[in-house]
Amino acid sequence: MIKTFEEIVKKAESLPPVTVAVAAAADQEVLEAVRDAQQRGIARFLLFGDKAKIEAISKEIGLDFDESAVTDVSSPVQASQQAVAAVRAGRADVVMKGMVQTADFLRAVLNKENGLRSGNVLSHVATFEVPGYDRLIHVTDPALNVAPTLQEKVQIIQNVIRFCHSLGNTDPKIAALGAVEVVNPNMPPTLDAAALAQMNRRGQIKGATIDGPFALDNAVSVEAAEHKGIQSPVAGKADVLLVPDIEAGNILYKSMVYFAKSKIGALVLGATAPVVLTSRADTHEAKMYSIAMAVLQAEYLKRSKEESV
Ligand SMILES: CCCC(=O)SCCNC(=O)CCNC(=O)[C@H](O)C(C)(C)COP(=O)(O)OP(=O)(O)OC[C@H]1O[C@@H](n2cnc3c(N)ncnc32)[C@H](O)[C@@H]1OP(=O)(O)O
Repeated sequence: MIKTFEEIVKKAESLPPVTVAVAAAADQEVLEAVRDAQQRGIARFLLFGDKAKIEAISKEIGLDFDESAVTDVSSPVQASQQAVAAVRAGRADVVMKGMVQTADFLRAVLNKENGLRSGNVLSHVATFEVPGYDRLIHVTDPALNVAPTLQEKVQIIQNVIRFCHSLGNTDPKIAALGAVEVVNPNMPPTLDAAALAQMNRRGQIKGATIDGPFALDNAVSVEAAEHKGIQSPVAGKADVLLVPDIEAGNILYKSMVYFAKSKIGALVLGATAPVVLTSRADTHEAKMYSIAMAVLQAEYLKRSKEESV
């Protein structure tokens, strides 16, 4: 089972490189990630954005690319649409968000006629390598689904289960979070968490061990769980934190980065192709790790498709 981002990059290096279409690529952190991914041989790139700016930044940071790899597009919305179109046309395997607002980029991905919808719920996962932790922690969904229903949470969980399997974790421990570890009818996330745990016990959701509700402390700290007398295979040992809504998830994401100094990578799951989606403020290292995660996802999707034929 993969436990660090360096292991993810190493694994990506052993796989065939993917082609990534970058939407609104004229940004230093984005292009540094492109340079680093290119140097490690994990991806090739098609860049959509302000060509003059892309060329100027590339010269400064020592990024080489073929002239034909850049498409001059001035608006970030159009750059997103064209990057998604490149994936649909089979010219790229992965689409990546650059300097464009998340909602604008996601609208291109979700577009009914020209997007990358699969018929399932698309969801976001952020993966963290937290200093002092012995494993990667995955948080879902901090960036796409605003206030998911129980049924949507089922699909968000199914997406993250497949994602964990692609990282070699065949039985991820999933904690459905709330503010407390007991069911409280006044706190709807605790009701959803209990229902999801039961759906897992009864075989309605397979491929993972799910329990909840948990507060954050007893999901990630064995000591905190023992202190509260919680008996569960997930207590203190969660790999995945299912958050109740986008606010909780986004605040957790930014806390992990700014307070805990975690390394991070992030993807949208459930689309017809992997989608790299980090915050515009995230570092080039975070964007490079996300590209490496997308390489593993692309390989996993390809293998699953071949096995289902
Ligand atoms: C964490 C790092 C980066 C960040 O910090 S991100 C910051 C926070 N995130 C955001 O601002 C984005 C949050 N999400 C949104 O704003 C909206 O959900 C989003 C993605 C813009 C879509 O909203 P709208 O444009 O209002 O569109 P809509 O809700 O009417 O949906 C349009 C069509 O898409 C479909 N759709 C929406 N969400 C989906 C999903 N998760 N999976 C699959 N399909 C989905 C929706 O059913 C609709 O379909 P149809 O056209 O009616 O057939």
